[in-house]
Amino acid sequence: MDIVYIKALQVETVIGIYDWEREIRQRVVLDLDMGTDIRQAALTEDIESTLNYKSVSDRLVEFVSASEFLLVETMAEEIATLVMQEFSVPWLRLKVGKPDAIATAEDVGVVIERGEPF
Ligand SMILES: Nc1nc2c(c(=O)[nH]1)N=C([C@H](O)[C@@H](O)CO)CN2
Repeated sequence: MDIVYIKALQVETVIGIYDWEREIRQRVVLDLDMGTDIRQAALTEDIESTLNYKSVSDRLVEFVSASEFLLVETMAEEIATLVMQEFSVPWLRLKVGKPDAIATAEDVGVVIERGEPF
């Protein structure tokens, strides 16, 4: 299995469980590994033969910036479902970080894996 990845995609969104968090926009940072097979694209150099990380990034920015989740867990699950369904990704690993949430921590968040590696 090969991986197409997106690292440190930053998006501003409404997220959090506290009242003050519902009134501001905060930065979330996404790391996404997507299972795929790159061999056909490597042979043909045809972008249509591979998973286009620009298309996925654009869609994630659109989705996350319009969302208003309470928990990073919910955001992670919804992103995973979107990527697997809309981009036919059979397996992924996703980190959703909220680096500005805890003043004394560099980052907090969740990492999930969904689907089957092949
Ligand atoms: N496991 C989680 N813990 C916490 C979350 C979360 O989404 N998942 N969220 C918060 C608050 O919104 C926090 O980010 C603000 O300080 C606390 N714990």
